[in-house]
Amino acid sequence: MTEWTDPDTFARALEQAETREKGNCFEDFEEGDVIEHDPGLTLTRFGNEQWMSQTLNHDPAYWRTDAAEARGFDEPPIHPDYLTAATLGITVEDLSEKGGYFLGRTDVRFPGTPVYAGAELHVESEVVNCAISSSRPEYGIVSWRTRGTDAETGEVLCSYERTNMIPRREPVATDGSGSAAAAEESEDDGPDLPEEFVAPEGDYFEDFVEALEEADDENAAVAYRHERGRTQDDVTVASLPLATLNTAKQHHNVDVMSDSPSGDIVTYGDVTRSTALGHARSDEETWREVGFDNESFHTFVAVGDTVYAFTRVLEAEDTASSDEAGTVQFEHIAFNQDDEPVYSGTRTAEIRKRSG
Ligand SMILES: C/C(=C\C(=O)SCCNC(=O)CCNC(=O)[C@H](O)C(C)(C)COP(=O)(O)OP(=O)(O)OC[C@H]1O[C@@H](n2cnc3c(N)ncnc32)[C@H](O)[C@@H]1OP(=O)(O)O)C(=O)O
Repeated sequence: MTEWTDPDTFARALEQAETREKGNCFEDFEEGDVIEHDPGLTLTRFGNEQWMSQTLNHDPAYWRTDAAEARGFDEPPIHPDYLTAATLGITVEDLSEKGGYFLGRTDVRFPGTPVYAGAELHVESEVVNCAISSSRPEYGIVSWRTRGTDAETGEVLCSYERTNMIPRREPVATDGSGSAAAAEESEDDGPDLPEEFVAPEGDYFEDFVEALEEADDENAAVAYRHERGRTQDDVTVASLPLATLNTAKQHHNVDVMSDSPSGDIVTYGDVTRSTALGHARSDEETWREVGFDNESFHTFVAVGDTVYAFTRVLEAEDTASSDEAGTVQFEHIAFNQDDEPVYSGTRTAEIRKRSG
């Protein structure tokens, strides 16, 4: 056999060799295409606990049998954040491994919850929109509707619509209108803030209702920050996404990412989001998660960055799936150590009543 491992010979061999590429470019997607994702994932208690512990989600119903039963579950269920992250992780190989960034997601719902450990996820996606990026000629913007089902029963456990920037094989000419509009907008100081911010006095549904009533009489909003922060490390940036079979190079290939817009590996959007939600949930008595909308990822989070959270309470309604809870709509904003927003989204959750 030829000695190809001689360094000079091997360097020439690498130059001569074709790379067997992974992933799809923008041009490979067409509206209406349905993609069945090959990887499957059994949702385990270990996977759930690893995700929830590293993102500071310590709601006892997901950890202790007695607390789970008191909340109407048979046993500690799989948390909707981990379910969402796993449903998305499985899709990356087909949808976004080529590169480009996770920009946002909406209509995140859990029709089949509660989900218990042992359920095997089967995931498929439909291409719902392919658009040119008016500001970045080397990328297109693709949206998919994804459904994660129980492989045994076919029941839909998690569904959402997600949007990524996806690299084009060939850059196209753009009119630059996106960048121009963004530049114009950045000259604007943005909307005025209310004079006063009200924080709820406690963690129960009634506390959110009272705070909203107080703010209603004034030029005020119910908005507050959470104390906890989570600095990103190898576990959150590389291990958690890989544990969901997310093969995006953004999270684990420092070599490739050193020559990218972020210049480094970045935190999986679902880790950033789940961490911020964990901070928010530490200041409320969550009963059930209902859904998430208008999620956006504004800038990169990298190893060494710290994820904090800010919450604005939008609405409260005295109806829920149980008499023991009411429904609250929140806007959550994750921000970094420089106070820059990195994620925002609205969340509808049922919050336990003190009187329940
Ligand atoms: C999963 C997974 C990967 C990840 O988890 S990556 C980590 C999470 N995502 C991020 O960290 C990305 C954070 N975002 C950014 O750093 C910037 O947004 C970015 C990607 C550098 C782009 O910034 P720009 O300032 O250049 O551009 P714009 O913010 O104006 O956006 C570019 C175009 O995209 C359109 N767009 C933005 N957000 C959305 C959205 N939520 N839905 C639909 N479209 C959106 C925006 O309108 C711009 O369009 P133009 O036509 O004007 O170009 C994985 O790999 O799957």
